[in-house]
Amino acid sequence: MTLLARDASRLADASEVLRAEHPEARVGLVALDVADPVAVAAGFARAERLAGPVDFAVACAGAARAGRVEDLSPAVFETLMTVNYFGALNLARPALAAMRGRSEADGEGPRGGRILFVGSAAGLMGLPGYAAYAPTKFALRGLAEALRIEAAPEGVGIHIAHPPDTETPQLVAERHERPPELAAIAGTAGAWRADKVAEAMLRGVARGRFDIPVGATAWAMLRLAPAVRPLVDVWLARVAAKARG
Ligand SMILES: CCCCCCCCCCCCCCC[C@@H](O)[C@@H](N)CO
Repeated sequence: MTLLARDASRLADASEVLRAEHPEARVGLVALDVADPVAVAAGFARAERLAGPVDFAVACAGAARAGRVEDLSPAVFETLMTVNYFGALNLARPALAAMRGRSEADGEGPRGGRILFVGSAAGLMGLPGYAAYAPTKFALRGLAEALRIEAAPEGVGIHIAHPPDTETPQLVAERHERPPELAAIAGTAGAWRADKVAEAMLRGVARGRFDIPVGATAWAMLRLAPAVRPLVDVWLARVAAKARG
């Protein structure tokens, strides 16, 4: 396994945790910024040199900010798109190129590899207070849908997970800036432990699912909400109005 992230000391910490739980694991570390396509391509190549062909790439780098449109600067909109959308694209391109090449060389079916995009339940429905964040995850889903069809004949499986709030330091920070309407709406879904989210995502990949909703709320947002959208909109507006007081 090779971990790619910006902060070298946090990478080292993550590797310690992994080695403590799985002493047999070989963990490679590459410090880079996912916003830099050249660095990510070089990092991906380095990962393949360190550990052999990558058969599973997970685009999970993400940033979140909450706030109403008028309270967030244009720079916040741009940063979130850079990290959440372009960061994932920057990993997917070299991953796809490497996996596609292998698939052709093998001359077999779905043997190239798999790419998992970590989206969000907020990428399934625009919620007040997520005007900067939600579009980045909607964009990711558009990318995943397009790639799914492009990559299938080349033996590369594409997946996108839609987790709810997940207990991480990022969520702690984000909760402080949520406007009341977002706090009320997101509060109805609760937060999951990170390890449970990871298990659910890996289960979805193992089952070959394209869309992987994590939990009942994300499932309802994906499968049910489109059929009853006018009712959902009434409910959202009511919860938001009550929260704003
Ligand atoms: C029938 C459909 C019901 C719709 C209910 C809508 C409830 C929405 C609550 C889910 C919000 C979760 C958003 C997840 C955000 C994370 O990605 C974010 N916190 C990242 O840190």
